[in-house]
Amino acid sequence: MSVGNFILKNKTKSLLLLLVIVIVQLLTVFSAVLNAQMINELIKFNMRQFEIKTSLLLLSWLLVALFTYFKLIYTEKVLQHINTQIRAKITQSIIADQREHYNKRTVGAYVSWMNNDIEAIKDQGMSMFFVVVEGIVGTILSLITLIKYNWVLAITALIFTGIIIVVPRIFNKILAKVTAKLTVENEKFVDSAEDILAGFNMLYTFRALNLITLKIVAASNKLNVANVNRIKVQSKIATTGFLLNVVAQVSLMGITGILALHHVVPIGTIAAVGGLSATIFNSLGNMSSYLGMISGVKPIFDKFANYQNQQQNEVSSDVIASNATPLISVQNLGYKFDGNEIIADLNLAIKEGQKYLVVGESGSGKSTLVKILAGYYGNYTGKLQFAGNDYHDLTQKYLLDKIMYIDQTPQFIHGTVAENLSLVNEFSNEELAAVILSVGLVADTTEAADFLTRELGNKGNQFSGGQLQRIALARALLRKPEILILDEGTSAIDKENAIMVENLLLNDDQLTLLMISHTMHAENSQYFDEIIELN
Ligand SMILES: Nc1ncnc2c1ncn2[C@@H]1O[C@H](COP(=O)(O)OP(=O)(O)OP(=O)(O)O)[C@@H](O)[C@H]1O
Repeated sequence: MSVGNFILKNKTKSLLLLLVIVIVQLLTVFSAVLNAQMINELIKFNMRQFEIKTSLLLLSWLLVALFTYFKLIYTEKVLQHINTQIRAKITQSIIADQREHYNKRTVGAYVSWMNNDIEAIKDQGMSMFFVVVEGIVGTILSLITLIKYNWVLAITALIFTGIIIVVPRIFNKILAKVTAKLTVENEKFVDSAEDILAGFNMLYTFRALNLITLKIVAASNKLNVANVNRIKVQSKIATTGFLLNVVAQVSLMGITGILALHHVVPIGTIAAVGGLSATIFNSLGNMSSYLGMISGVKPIFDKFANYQNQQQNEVSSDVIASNATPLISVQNLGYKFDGNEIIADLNLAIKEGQKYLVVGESGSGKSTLVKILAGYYGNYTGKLQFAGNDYHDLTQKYLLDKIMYIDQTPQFIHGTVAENLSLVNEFSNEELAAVILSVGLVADTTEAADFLTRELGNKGNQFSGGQLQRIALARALLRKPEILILDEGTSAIDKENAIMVENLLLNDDQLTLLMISHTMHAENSQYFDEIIELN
């Protein structure tokens, strides 16, 4: 990905924009020439021609205003269109990613990519590209016009053009560095803001809401430093450009004056040179700053590209599993988080259709074990096989098809119960009604239609914890998994319904079930084939 890629991808729109830019610049140069002609006619006391040129000048500037208006709106449309394309590209690489890799970053970091980084690419990369194009078109047209007046003027302008573009490039490396730092600080800020705002209800209870302001201000101060550092570098570039611009314009006017005094060019030429050199150097003076900004967004694109490279390496090929038993075989399994041993030398055989209760004190590694079995973590030691095949040879897709893991804190999207159950799959109303009935979300099917159209709200806040756990379970059961792993999946459900739901799962002969539970009901304990105890 780069600025150029996206411009090329939108060739037609970019060409239309280029056409409008050329028209505006042609009219601007034409106005400068008319300025000179007006003065020359005035010197000759030719009133009629003076009036004609004045009217033409007015008309020319009116057209510049009209096309500029159109250009501003159309530029924004093109840039917003590109924004959406980049966002789509980022989400495509995120959804093609491995879960383990995705979870290395926080949601806040990804939100920052979609928001801050995209804005930076738009404001510093894409829009500056068109400003640079405008500058180049204006410069070329102005240089050609200058040649018509006098070649000395054109050559002088050309030399200054070169100097103005090249000199401020010395700041490019440092600009890329401060831009990269800013994107990281943006991620951190969104992270901190999201983290502290998510704690609103807890802080409300403890009457500690002021902590939100303190944390946001502290995070904002860190972000401010990164922003100011970037502006410092940009200002150095802009100031260098401005000084060179002034020197260039004054020199050109001076040379024109000397040429006019020697009668090489008419007096009015000074007005044309004033306009033309303003067109050239006002944009060129900032050109290096603009070019710097465009190359400054490279680290952002690099960040996206690195993300994609990593996920490509992690994809392995699909294999067909044999019918060997046990379904899952665990030999000498070991797992460490940051050097801390969580699981050591564990051996297990999970057999088809059997029911397992995973117990152990808090922090003993129950969730970690089932996550490893569900394919969340690949960096374990020992040997793990699914139907005779090593986990490392199986793709995530294959494991996801076979094993359904329901997290301790199930997640929901904004939308109705039906949308949260179906996600991207299609199920009939009868299937949806049957599943919510089976987990006790509705008392009979006549209530189903209403229940299915209810909105879950933000992160499911319109439902009780027990209802949410059953919606999560219903969502899994709809997919008819071979292996179901439930991590404290019934902890918030009332006793009567919890026993009913557990019973439903324990009596399904086809289902291989692993359940983590601190609150196993005595009524159901007898149905488990084995208890896996961690300590
Ligand atoms: N992503 C992580 N990074 C670092 N350490 C982690 C991570 N997840 C879990 N741990 C640590 O691993 C240990 C086991 O955690 P795990 O969630 O597997 O325990 P558990 O037995 O399921 O606990 P509980 O019954 O309280 O849910 C804990 O000490 C925990 O702090």
